[in-house]
Amino acid sequence: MVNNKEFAYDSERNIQTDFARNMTYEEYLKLDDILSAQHRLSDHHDEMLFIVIHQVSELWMKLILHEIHSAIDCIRQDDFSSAFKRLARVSKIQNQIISAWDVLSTLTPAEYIEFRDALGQASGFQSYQYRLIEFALGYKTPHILKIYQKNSELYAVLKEAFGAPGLYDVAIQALARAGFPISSEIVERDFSIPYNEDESVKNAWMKVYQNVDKYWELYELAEKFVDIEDWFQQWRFRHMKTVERIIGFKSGTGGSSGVSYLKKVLDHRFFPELWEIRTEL
Ligand code: HEM
Ligand SMILES: N[C@@H](CC(=O)c1ccccc1NC=O)C(=O)O
Repeated sequence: MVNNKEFAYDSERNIQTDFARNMTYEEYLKLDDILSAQHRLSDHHDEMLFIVIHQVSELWMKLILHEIHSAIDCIRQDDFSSAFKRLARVSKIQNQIISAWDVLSTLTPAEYIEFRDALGQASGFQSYQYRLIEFALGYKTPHILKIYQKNSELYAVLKEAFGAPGLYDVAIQALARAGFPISSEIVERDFSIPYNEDESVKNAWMKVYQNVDKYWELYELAEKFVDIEDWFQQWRFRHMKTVERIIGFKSGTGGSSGVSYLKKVLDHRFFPELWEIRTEL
């Protein structure tokens, strides 16, 4: 932030350093922007909790994306130790957003219902950062893009992320570079097509897990992925249970069946082979 070009225009006069020296806490953190963005649509006391929980979750999602994208770059360069640091951080953040459900669970059905109508058709279903995380983890469901069709700028960002290789794709490429016989259809696949389980990928991970000492980096990478998927599923589960606790089986404002939809999403796996091999090891 401090290196922002706006402030780095006169290096001779050291304007940037001067600015940094005089800068206050709230200027650096843009607290005016962040703390003036909680606009309740009702005068119900608990709507503040609802807004803050979402905003906090979105901020953490921003950091998750930052870390995952960096981890993807690191894996592409076979820089595994840096990737481990990024991915370990992702899991810790996931832990934070899961804990947020404890706070939201203090909201009762009677309290929520008082401002639910004010939310109209808005829903977490539309969270584009959540979708960018799903894409970066390789979960590409084509109908999801349609949600954003009306916003051309956002649509372009999401479409690009949709077609880009995800975390699992670059790990599979690393397996191929390490000499594992990965089917060429997988290595050169169209990344905008949902990933389907593959036998050559499964065999490669099996070998990695059976020869941990030899393939320690790939093994550690796989275990970081399992951590992330595990936490992701726990987030989905806590969301589903919190929703059931607050709205029961009412349908969702986003147009879905509600809890039944959220339960169905729990069946999805990001890294299927890493779960499958556990039965066979
Ligand atoms: C009172 C609290 C909440 C209720 C009742 C609720 C309800 C729902 C429902 C019913 C859906 C399904 C889509 C729909 O038809 O609307 C959904 C989706 C979603 N919600 Fe929430 N939610 C709550 C809090 C949160 C919070 C705090 C977050 C954090 C950002 C969140 C993020 C999401 C996301 C990302 C989806 C899409 C899930 C997917 O498609 O797999 N929700 N929510
Ligand atoms: N889908 C929720 C509404 C909801 O939770 C929501 C509404 C606006 C902004 C974020 C939301 N959070 C998660 O879905 C419901 O059906 O009550």
